[in-house]
Amino acid sequence: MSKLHAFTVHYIKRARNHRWRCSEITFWCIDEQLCNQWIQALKELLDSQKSRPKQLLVYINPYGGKRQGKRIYEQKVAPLFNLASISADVVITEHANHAKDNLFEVNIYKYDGIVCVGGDGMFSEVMHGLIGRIQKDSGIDQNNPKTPLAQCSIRIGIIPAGSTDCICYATVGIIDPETSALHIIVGDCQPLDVSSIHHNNTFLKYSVSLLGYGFYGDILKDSEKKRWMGPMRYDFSGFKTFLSHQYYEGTVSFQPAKGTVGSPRDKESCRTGCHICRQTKQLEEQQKNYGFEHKEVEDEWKVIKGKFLAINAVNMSCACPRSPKGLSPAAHLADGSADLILVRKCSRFNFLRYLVRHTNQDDQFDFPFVDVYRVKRFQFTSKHLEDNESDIKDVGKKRFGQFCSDHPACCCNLANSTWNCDGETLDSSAVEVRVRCQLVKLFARGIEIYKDEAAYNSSSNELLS
Ligand SMILES: Nc1ncnc2c1ncn2[C@@H]1O[C@H](COP(=O)(O)OP(=O)(O)OP(=O)(O)O)[C@@H](O)[C@H]1O
Ligand SMILES: CCCCCCCCCCCCC/C=C/[C@@H](O)[C@H](CO)NC(C)=O
Ligand SMILES: [Ca+2]
Repeated sequence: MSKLHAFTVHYIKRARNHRWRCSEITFWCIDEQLCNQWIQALKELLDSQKSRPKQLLVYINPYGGKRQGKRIYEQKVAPLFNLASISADVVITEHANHAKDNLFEVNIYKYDGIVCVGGDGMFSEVMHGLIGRIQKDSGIDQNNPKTPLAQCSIRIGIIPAGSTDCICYATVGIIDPETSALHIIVGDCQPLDVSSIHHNNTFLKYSVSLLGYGFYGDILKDSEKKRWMGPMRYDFSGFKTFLSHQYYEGTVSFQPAKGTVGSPRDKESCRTGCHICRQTKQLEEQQKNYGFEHKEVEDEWKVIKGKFLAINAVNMSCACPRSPKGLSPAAHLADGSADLILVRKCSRFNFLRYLVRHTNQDDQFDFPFVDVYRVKRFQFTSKHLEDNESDIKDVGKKRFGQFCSDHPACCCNLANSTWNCDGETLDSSAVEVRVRCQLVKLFARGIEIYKDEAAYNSSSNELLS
């Protein structure tokens, strides 16, 4: 055997349910020169892949989800990064907003990507840091809702270690740290729409997954007090919120998305290489060429007043293990629009039927009390605030709790809910929301289509190192 020469190739193998695994194969050769030629050719091939990251900045939330972030990174991710010759500067966060603040201080431009190890809240923090830093460096004021924002070319990677991990699930198709690490290594790129949320010309937050008022806002508010329960807190608070069956009055105004190709009732979902997202980008490029890029079109607004159990705006399907098809199964990752779902006051039984349809194949929008619109902009004002603004004082909040003092028998509901913005609460109930097309990029490629079971065993494997 002493005359044999060898080299080992590490590559990615597709497994079931969108899982990727790292495999290896060793090649033997009696000719040393031939062996070296192969090694050289493979090295050159790898070097020519310019989209692959070489240097990453990694933030680990040690307290997200089941508190496994550090272990997951050290045992499952770091060895793969080493194998692929990626160097990583690792920051283990010590408090909330540590990562966000740090992104304003470090030289982010020396990195090919920022990786967050944690859940949706940790991703949100890193995204806020990155978007905020890019706007600051570009001299853009985030408080002006009309200002076009500078796009972030530095990609964000998500290693799932949270409680819901919906952003990872909806962009990769599985919550699996090894799969996500491999998507980072091969340098995948998935643009993502981001909604900016303002109140009275003050910037509040950005959202990429769920911006929810009513049901999901109340779940979040209650669950925050039960963080010690870990991911279970959402089930507990979900049950409690369902039983409370609270509805909220207010006005939703929105501009329907024109120029986007799909509809929220489509049967087709956003998948790798989605033609609807691609067409949106082409349309935007064309508008840029004609100089229409930064003009805000004052299209007509649709106004809906009502009593709502839930108002959900989603920039993506929001698929997660609890709901594998998500809150809006046909929503697109990068089409410059959000799906606005209005669930009006209905009986508890009907609301339960609506929720259950998130978990099976039935259409959750096929109810008379549910409306869904594809929008580019929307606003919400609660009745409470409208009444205050129109100088109808004495809502009797102190004496009569949350009910109108003028008509105690009519039960006008003046309660306010909280907005759930990607798992974080917002300080204001009145919001103005704009979808920013493809503002950030992820190390992902959208959910891959497996045409048949044989496909994941096919020859479409990728070279790792
Ligand atoms: N060291 C830390 N101590 C306390 N909080 C932290 C720390 N690092 C980050 N955070 C905050 O913890 C919040 C929640 O974290 P994360 O999203 O990782 O977990 P999760 O809430 O369990 O998961 P999910 O968001 O998927 O439901 C984030 O908003 C982040 O700002
Ligand atoms: C019989 C009851 C069926 C319940 C079906 C519920 C469907 C659940 C859908 C959950 C979608 C969650 C969207 C993601 C939100 C995240 O941003 C956030 C933070 O991680 N998570 C939550 C729970 O607010
Ligand atoms: Ca979208």
